[in-house]
Amino acid sequence: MGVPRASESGQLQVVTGDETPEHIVLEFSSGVETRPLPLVLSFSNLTYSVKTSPKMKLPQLFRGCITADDGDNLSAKTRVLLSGISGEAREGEILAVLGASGSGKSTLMDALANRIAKGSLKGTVTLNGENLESRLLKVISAYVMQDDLLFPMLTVEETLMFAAEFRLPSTLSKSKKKTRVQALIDQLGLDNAAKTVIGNEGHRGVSGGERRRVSIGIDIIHDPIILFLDEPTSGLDSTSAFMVVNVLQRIAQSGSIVIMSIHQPSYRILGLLDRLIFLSRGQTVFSGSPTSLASFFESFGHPIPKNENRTEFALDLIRELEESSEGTESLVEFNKSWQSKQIQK
Ligand SMILES: Nc1ncnc2c1ncn2[C@@H]1O[C@H](COP(=O)(O)OP(=O)(O)OP(=O)(O)O)[C@@H](O)[C@H]1O
Repeated sequence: MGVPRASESGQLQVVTGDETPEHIVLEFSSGVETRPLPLVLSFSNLTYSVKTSPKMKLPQLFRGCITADDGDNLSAKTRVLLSGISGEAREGEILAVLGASGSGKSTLMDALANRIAKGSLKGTVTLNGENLESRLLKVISAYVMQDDLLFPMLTVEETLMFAAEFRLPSTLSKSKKKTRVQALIDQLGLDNAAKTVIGNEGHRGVSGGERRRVSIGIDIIHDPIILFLDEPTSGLDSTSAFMVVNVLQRIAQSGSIVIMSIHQPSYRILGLLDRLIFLSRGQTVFSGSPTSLASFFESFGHPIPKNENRTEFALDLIRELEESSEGTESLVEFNKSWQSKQIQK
């Protein structure tokens, strides 16, 4: 903390209080609000359903030929994408959302980042106990997509300076923007690549991992308090992926809440994550720290064999249960009772 945070619009300034380090001061144009630190983003019972479109739409000519059963296929059905998801993400920590493809990771991230149409999402999202209004969330958060569009002919430094010009208040001096860019280059571990062009297929530039870190830099230039990242390590080799998550840990430890989705973290990456939520078909099947994975699965009757990657084991077991006739219901229920026992402890 300690770096003055400024909104893109310039209407809200978030100033971390060096004089009052136990508080964060949110300066609205209409006044000042103080929130206690550490910041905790809590979400409770998030449930989201969509109406799926009919399986097929027959031309009018054929409508009279279909049976009652076929007719059912034509009516819209409700599909539950998230069901009763609860948890919390804390300042200084990384919360990772895991699960197989289609389990609901991106949907949960969207729900937390207020990217789902109002009214369709049930449940609550609060920051330090207060409802997180969309206006405030917009100013204090950033959402990093899998791949931002970058200009291939600009260097890393020029790209970040360009973002600073666009995203920091116009009242901030050029030298302050330069200082912010330098601090960011340092934080992202991009010192050696600062003068390298981004490049593209035809013109070699920075590596895939560096490119991903530049994308993150663009989105965090205004020093957001909450950072959402959709699969920030996808498509990267294990070393580059580790470096990206290492940077995210540094960002979290400098006073932010980091929430990311990830497919299969390596052993080293797992060591950088603080909290995990495993999803299966929109339901929570595990929620806790990486260190509690072993005792959780042991208590569930499926101990993780020694030397096995814990997340790989968990994802494989979840997939096996999904494919079995009993499904993941037993694991969902076990997680609920395990959670309540943890709270009682
Ligand atoms: N608007 C929608 N209407 C119907 N189904 C949807 C909608 N949005 C998402 N889905 C479905 O919800 C499920 C969860 O999608 P989501 O994108 O959250 O999964 P994911 O875990 O992020 O997957 P991946 O790892 O492949 O990105 C998927 O089966 C997807 O097809």
